[in-house]
Amino acid sequence: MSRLLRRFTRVVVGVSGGVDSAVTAILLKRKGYEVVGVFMRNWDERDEKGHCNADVEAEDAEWVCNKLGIPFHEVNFVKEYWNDVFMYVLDECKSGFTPNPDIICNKMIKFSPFLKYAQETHGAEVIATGHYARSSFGEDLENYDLNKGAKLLRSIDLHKDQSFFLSQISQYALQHTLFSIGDYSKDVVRKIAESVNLDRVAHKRDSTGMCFIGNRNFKDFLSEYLEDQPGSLIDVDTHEVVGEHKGLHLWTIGQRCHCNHLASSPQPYFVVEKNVESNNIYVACGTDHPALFTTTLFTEPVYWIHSGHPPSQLYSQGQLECQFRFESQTPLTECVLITHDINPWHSSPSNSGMIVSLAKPLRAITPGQFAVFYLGDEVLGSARILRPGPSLYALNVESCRTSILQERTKNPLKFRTVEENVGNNGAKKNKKDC
Ligand SMILES: Nc1ncnc2c1ncn2[C@@H]1O[C@H](COP(=O)(O)OP(=O)(O)OP(=O)(O)O)[C@@H](O)[C@H]1O
Repeated sequence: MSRLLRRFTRVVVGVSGGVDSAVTAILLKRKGYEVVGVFMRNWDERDEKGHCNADVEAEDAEWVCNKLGIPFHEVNFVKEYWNDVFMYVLDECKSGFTPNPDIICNKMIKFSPFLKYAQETHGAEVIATGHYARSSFGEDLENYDLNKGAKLLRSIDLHKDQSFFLSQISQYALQHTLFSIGDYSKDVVRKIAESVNLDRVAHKRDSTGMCFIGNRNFKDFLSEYLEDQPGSLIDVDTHEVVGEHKGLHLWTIGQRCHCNHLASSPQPYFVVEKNVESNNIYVACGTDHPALFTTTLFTEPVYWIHSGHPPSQLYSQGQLECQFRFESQTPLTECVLITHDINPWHSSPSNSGMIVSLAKPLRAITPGQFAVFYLGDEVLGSARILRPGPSLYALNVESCRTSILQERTKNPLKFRTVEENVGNNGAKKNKKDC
């Protein structure tokens, strides 16, 4: 171990009851760290059957720690999670945005009060988690250098890479976290767990995030907290009302509308835009409708994780070439970032939002999700998406709108709504399904 590594002898591992954090603890123990296992309880509501997911996970976490012979503790962040994550989810949903609770949970809980708790309660300077990600400080912080700051890097197993979800954590947290499995593949991680007879967790499925939902349906869950706000589903081509919805918060961009609206077309409708003012949802026929695709988007100011400032290219050239994704596992898309002034009187590259110009059209860019920017393996930072730019349809790229409208006029039966085809009763019944 390096001289600096010896400074960090005690480490608190976030043990979730899953295989990744269990193997993180094993690897650190093998290296000679003094490992303390801690389970975070962030949500402890019981479902109708009195079942609480957190109880099951906590039991598994304790079982893992006992098996590894490390101390086990539980810490309660239910209040913090409610205030800083769950309220954010509800506020975003109410305003027509689609939140990303996993990114906010990492920023506000796992890499904030949890780190503070590890340091103050257990006297550990550093924490470790079972995230598939790496830091430029190295897996044991062997390159620790406060003058340089740490860079967040993608994991070696790109299929499991979770750096996307870490793109909003503080630089301080990044400097004080060991990502022990960032160099491993999931298969190897499972084998390590098997090799020490951690059979109970070795083949457990990955958690699905959003611990508060458990096994419930997201729409049913949200309906417990937000009132229905009925509105119309409007066809973007014809501007006709083709159905009704119970609230913008129950839908997201690109989502399929489960309504049997077209009698003779196999094409279902997909959500293109949620209009908060009118409370209407615009929908388009077919998953590849050009109204779902755009080559630009607008974001809030970027959080630059390495230095807090954008790379110098953005200052010197007024733009930055990098890569983009807004979903954790979709392929990276080349893009150019250009600043756009949220406040034109006080603007500089570090406090203005971005126009993201994409090298190819992407589907269902969703307000409220995070645009995460990469330069090769490095995560530069991320920003909340405000809105997509004009769609290919709006811009009539390659006359796509013209040809769709011509087709719909030429062949009205194909696109007739249920109302037109089977009469009002049928339409009502089917509208209810939406
Ligand atoms: N309730 C929790 N208590 C303690 N640590 C947690 C908890 N939930 C998540 N973590 C930490 O965050 C890491 C990533 O969590 P995530 O929810 O993505 O689970 P995962 O990828 O399925 O990992 P695991 O297999 O360890 O459950 C975990 O490996 C663990 O270190």
